Amino acid sequence: MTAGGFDALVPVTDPDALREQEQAGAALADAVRELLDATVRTRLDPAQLHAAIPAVREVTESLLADAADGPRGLEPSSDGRMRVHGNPMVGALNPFAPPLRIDWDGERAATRFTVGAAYEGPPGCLHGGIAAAVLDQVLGVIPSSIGLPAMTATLDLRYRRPTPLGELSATAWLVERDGWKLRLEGELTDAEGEVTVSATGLFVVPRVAREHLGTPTGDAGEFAPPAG
Ligand SMILES: CCCCCCCC/C=C\CCCCCCCC(=O)SCCNC(=O)CCNC(=O)[C@H](O)C(C)(C)COP(=O)(O)OP(=O)(O)OC[C@H]1O[C@@H](n2cnc3c(N)ncnc32)[C@H](O)[C@@H]1OP(=O)(O)O
Repeated sequence: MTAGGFDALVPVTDPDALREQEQAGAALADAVRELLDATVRTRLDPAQLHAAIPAVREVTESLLADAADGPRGLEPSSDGRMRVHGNPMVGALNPFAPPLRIDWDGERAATRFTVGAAYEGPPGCLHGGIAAAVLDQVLGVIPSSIGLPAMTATLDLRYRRPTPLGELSATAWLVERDGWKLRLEGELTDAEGEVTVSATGLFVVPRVAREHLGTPTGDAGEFAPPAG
């Protein structure tokens, strides 16, 4: 199972059409991710760089012909889960997202992913803020995977050694639950299997979510048919 979503609040009426839309959007994001990487790595001369700009702007204009005014927020997916498609770590529609595909097996959240030139901090190495974002996300899917959607209250990181760009993996696990508070730990690991960053996080189910999660009811509310 790929973690990171919530059950859809509204039924998806045409999952096939929605899937086609999602796949096309994800394919566009893949292409723009290649553009992002090429933009960082290109060594073309100034005239060639200026020459590339109109074509990029033309594509941008064409996409804005039908676009949301702001962020997309939570949206239903074709698999019946709610997702933030613009999330910079897992969002299928965000070219900046590696993107992470996080699996939750009931014990651990885990992901393998590749980061290139657009994520560089120290030369040849992953930016520390991106490492934090990856770990925040990987820890953060566990609360929602166990039905307690929570936000990061604290995230403590220990940067043990530089993280080389390339293939990486991250994993996280639940240490303890205390009411609405969850203590989680995780690690970022390089291609050699060395732990480069370790994380401890406190995630808290926000009051707004608690109000819903904390009031289970067995009755059918206003929707029950009249008895008899
Ligand atoms: C508006 C939308 C709501 C959406 C709801 C769905 C949520 C799930 C969403 C998405 C999951 C997908 C995965 C995402 C992965 C990435 C995660 C992120 O990047 S999250 C963004 C960064 N984090 C923030 O922006 C948090 C900002 N802070 C807050 O909103 C609040 O301070 C919050 C939720 C952390 C707690 O506020 P309170 O009002 O809900 O709860 P109080 O009553 O204050 O605290 C409850 C308990 O937690 C302790 N607590 C709270 N903050 C603490 C802290 N910083 N350190 C230690 N303890 C803390 C308190 O002492 C209290 O403990 P005692 O019950 O008394 O024992």
